[in-house]
Amino acid sequence: MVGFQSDHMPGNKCNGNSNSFPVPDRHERLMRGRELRKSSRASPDSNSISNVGSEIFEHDLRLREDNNSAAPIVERYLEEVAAAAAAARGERKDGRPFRQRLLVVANRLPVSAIRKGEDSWSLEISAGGLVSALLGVKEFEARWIGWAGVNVPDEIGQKALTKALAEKRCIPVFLDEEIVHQYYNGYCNNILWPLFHYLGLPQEDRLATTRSFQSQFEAYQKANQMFADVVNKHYEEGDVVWCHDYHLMFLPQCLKNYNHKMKVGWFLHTPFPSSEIHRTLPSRSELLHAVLAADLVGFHTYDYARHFVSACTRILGLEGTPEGVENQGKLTRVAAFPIGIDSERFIRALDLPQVKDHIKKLQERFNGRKVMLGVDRLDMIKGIPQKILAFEKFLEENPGWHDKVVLLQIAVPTRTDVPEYQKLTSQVHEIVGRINGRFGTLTAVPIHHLDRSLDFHALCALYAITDVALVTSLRDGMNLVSYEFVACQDKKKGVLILSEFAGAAQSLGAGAILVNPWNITEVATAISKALNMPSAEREKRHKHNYEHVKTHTAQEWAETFVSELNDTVVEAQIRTNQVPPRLPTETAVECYLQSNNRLLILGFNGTLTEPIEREGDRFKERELTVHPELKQPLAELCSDPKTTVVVLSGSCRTVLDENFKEYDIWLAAENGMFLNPSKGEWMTTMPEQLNMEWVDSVKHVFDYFTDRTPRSYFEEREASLVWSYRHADVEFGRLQARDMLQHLWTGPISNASVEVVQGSRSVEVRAANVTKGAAIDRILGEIVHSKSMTTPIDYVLCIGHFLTKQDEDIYAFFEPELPRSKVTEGVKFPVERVSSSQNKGQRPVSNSEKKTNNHVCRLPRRPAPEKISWNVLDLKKENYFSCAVGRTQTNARYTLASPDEVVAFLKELHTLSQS
Ligand SMILES: O=P(O)(O)OC[C@H]1O[C@H](O[C@H]2O[C@H](CO)[C@@H](O)[C@H](O)[C@H]2O)[C@H](O)[C@@H](O)[C@@H]1O
Ligand SMILES: O=c1ccn([C@@H]2O[C@H](COP(=O)(O)OP(=O)(O)O)[C@@H](O)[C@H]2O)c(=O)[nH]1
Repeated sequence: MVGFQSDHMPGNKCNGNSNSFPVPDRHERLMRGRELRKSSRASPDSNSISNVGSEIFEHDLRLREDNNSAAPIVERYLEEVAAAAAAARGERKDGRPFRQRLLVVANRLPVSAIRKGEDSWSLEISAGGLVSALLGVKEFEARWIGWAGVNVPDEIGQKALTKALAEKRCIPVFLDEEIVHQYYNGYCNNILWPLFHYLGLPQEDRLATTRSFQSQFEAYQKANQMFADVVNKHYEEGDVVWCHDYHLMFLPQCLKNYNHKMKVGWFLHTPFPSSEIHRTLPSRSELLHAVLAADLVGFHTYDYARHFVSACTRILGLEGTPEGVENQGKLTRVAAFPIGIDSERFIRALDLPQVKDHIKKLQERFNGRKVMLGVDRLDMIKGIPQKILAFEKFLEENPGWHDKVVLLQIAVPTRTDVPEYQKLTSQVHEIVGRINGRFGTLTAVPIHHLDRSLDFHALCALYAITDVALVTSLRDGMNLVSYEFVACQDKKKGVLILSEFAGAAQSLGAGAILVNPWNITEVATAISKALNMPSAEREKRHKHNYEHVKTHTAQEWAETFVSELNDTVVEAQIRTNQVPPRLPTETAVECYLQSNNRLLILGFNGTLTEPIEREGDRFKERELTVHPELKQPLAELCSDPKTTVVVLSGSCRTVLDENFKEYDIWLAAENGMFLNPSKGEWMTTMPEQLNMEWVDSVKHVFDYFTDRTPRSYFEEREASLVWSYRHADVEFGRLQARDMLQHLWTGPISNASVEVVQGSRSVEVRAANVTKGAAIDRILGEIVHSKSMTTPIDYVLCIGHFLTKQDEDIYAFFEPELPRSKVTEGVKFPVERVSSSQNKGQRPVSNSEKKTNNHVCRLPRRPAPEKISWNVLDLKKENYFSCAVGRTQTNARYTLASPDEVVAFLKELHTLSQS
């Protein structure tokens, strides 16, 4: 039967990381948290999320009580999880709950400062979706850290402003004019903002842009570090730090560099574009890496999250999973958290006398005309010219509506120092002037265009009297104006025309008329449809959206994000607990020095290999080679008479010969099916009755997929076939591999006696039992015999990047703490010489290997290691070091992160053994 092996395997009993303890899974924990939050909100005496925390905490403790027979490891694990959970939720040590401190870090504070004198300031609420949304967040002890929007060069001014802001729980970051120019106007608003909204990098004056790019990027990094310095100064243990938006992509990295225990989340309020757009950015990789330092990364929609994961996969070559992005065992969780508004605030406002007064005046003013409304910052992403042109087309086609409809366009000035925004202002003014000239009368104009912002009450009144709201963003992270309009429309039940390129289209699409803002005709038709819509349909559409806006609030958004962030940290702790500890290199060296007969078993690919350079997401086409820094130390370790070094690899003989021919080393190729004693001849250890009848069918499948996957290839080996897509497009390669695995799993070879092994960029089909774990006893027998060992082996170091559980059986083989009979169970010692061609069904040997094969003889029968090993192995548990490289789920006792770490360790071993 086909055995299926992937990269995942549970921890074992020896590395102390396995237990069957029923830790509630992530969704279970989050769902419980959500329910508890809901009920605590409904109950008047418990309005703090810390109560939710206590209950989860108690649950963890109950689990501990129920499992009091479990090993101390479980106890320790539980204590750690419970402590992490408690800290995550902000519980005091004395058990009393308190509200968790939340440090909200955004470029802009929710207030803008206006200087009134040397040491006096007035503060005004800033406009914009981010501010509106975060003002709705009330459950946390929140502090804001950000820029107050003014340059304050003098100390007196800075002190006075700091004091004034403190009353609003705001902490300023002081940025000087030059930094603001380069970082905010330059890198943020001239580079990242257009790029993330699919407007591309600036094209005009290309050279000037290219020249200033580097200095703007440096200013961006510098500004991010300035934000980090302020956060670090105010951070207290247990705080959650929530970084916002494209201005602060470096912040997670700066914060984690300072304190890796800090709980850091990052949320993007704009779209994250397709990886094809992001890859045009010169600093594309640095930005992605910096964001990935966060524990949780959030976006408004699933699409943006998907694009981000895809950019990390395609540009950084990292592993994208449904949960996030994985880099050397560290998972950055990536998910969608659609923002909302504080809907109750808008609904309540409609009952205020001043709002009612506004409403009355507006109704009188526009009596007899339908009101259409646009509220946008005057930004090219908002599609204001497109909106006005569509309105013009509607007027052209519907003369009957000329004096019966008016478009009120509130265009809030924004980023006025950026030339692109200045150009947009003149462009809009010109179009509005033209249309008003064309369709206006002495007493009325069709478009009222205001270059200013409105206060909250005036805005609510405007939303309330509107018949049709028109949102035509070319791209928009979410667009809260559409939410606010819906919240204020419960009486009127007006129609929302919404761009399909706004994040809000995902949530309000059911009730809105969705349009492509680039299609002026479509928008004009939508205007007509909206103005003529029967009331029953308007009511039905409004109901959908109103329900959504009322339930998906800003508060809910922030709570969900922060609770997922807290949980991500708990989850990471659980993961860390399951990962074996790092190889204690000092001890491993010490024990090595004190032993007399050492055996070093080393993997090759992913263990001793030189890092392969990438071309974007692809590996450069190059043969695997041993790490250059290892050459001399390895040669000297091999020549030590007290040390036997074996390289045990999946690679074929030729590759091992090419890399290790000059060393006094044992080579075991093709997962131990071929063995070459130091500088000797290759022998086969292959079991005689290896069934190879499956080979032709698998070759057929591999051929088919190779043809259809550019830059993929396959290799024929004696007992296996390997299809590799390491040089192919990584996402396409993965999809193809998935299809291929599905086919192998269910297709013609599903009953063959093979193992299908999924590597990180390969699929391998091997005859069953062709594993390193099964081969090790044969190899050991041969070493013992051929070296005529008289001293028992008293030190074993086994390091590898082994992909399957069966390969990893090699770790258990030497494990002094496991009963030996169990380890060698089912493993047959090699039989006597039989010509391989006599094997029925065995595939013909490939041309490239025929030469070598001429010299291959079969390994002679040796006493089974069950018999010899007790004499040969005198291995105390403290002298055994099994270590997995670049893997977190493993049966080894220890781990190292990469071949670089293996190389550093072996160099140290070599240096100290020389001294
Ligand atoms: O601070 P400014 O440069 O004046 O810009 C104002 C804000 O604009 C952007 O808002 C975004 O966030 C909204 C809420 O999530 C979302 O609905 C909208 O689609 C986005 O454009 C920007 O991302 C903020 O940082 C700015 O403060
Ligand atoms: O005169 C105005 C016009 C708009 N807004 C607010 O600005 C925000 C705009 O957010 P949106 O998500 O629509 O877009 P952004 O400007 O953030 O890109 C909304 O909350 C509006 O209430 C405001 O405070 N005053």
